[in-house]
Amino acid sequence: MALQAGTHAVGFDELAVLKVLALDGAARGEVKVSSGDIAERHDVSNQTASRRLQALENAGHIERETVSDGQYVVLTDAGERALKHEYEDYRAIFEARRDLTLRGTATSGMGEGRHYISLPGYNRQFSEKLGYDPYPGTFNVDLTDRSRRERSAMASFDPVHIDGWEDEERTYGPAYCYPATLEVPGGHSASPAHVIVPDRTHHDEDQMEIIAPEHLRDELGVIDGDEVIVRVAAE
Ligand SMILES: Cc1cc2nc3c(=O)[nH]c(=O)nc-3n(C[C@H](O)[C@H](O)[C@H](O)COP(=O)(O)O)c2cc1C
Ligand SMILES: Nc1ccn([C@@H]2O[C@H](COP(=O)(O)OP(=O)(O)O)[C@@H](O)[C@H]2O)c(=O)n1
Ligand SMILES: [Mg+2]
Repeated sequence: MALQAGTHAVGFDELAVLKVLALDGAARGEVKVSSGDIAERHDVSNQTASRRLQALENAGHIERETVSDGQYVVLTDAGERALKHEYEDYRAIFEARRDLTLRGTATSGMGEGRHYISLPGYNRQFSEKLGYDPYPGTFNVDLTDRSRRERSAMASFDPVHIDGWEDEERTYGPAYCYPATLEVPGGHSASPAHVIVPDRTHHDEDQMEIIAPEHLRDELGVIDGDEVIVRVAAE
């Protein structure tokens, strides 16, 4: 929360007045106001309204010119910056990227990940679209019940599409890759990494597969049963 402005700090009450002045157009040029009007809109006495305007002027947030029936007010650059700071705070509250944090334990799968990741039809796309050549295999995570439910939030993310393809013998399904970081509690993390969701899979929702350029077990020192945290980056 930015209440500092130069040597004179202004409080929330003054910022509220500053916002209303800006809404009236004082960020673009002079607007005519009276302390009576400001008082009414902020439900305070005339005296309080005058004091707030004075505080804004002292802080260098507005410039004023008094005329017989009121005053002309314009926001200074510092005043605009003070409002922008508020704006950034609200942006952080409402628009912050919300990474999805999922928890589970390291587990061994069916030993098929290695085969699929190594297939040239997929491998070529990983290099092109993810920017790295993945370690041949998928690091499997057995998600907690809660994380298994929460992973549905990934539906709103925008994954990297790995296209399906075919060779002489069969067709291979598409897969979706979500940028992620793999962590061990209170310890190291590995990035880049991606959650990979093959269209055709033998696993249920409670299993999550991760690919990365590194051998994650070695990199993070995990064995089956160890707790891991997957942070899926919101796009
Ligand atoms: C990139 C990729 C593509 C896959 N495509 C297919 C597929 O076309 N058909 C299929 O039956 N399984 C496919 N699988 C899924 C595997 O059969 C299996 O569900 C899983 O990846 C095995 O992982 P695990 O060995 O770690 O247990 C694919 C897996 C990956 C990673
Ligand atoms: N980036 C990766 C990919 C796989 N792995 C591990 O490499 C091995 C081979 O992967 P895989 O998918 O064929 O095997 P399973 O997951 O079926 O056990 C497994 O032990 C994975 O956990 C890893 O440590 N780091
Ligand atoms: Mg695997």
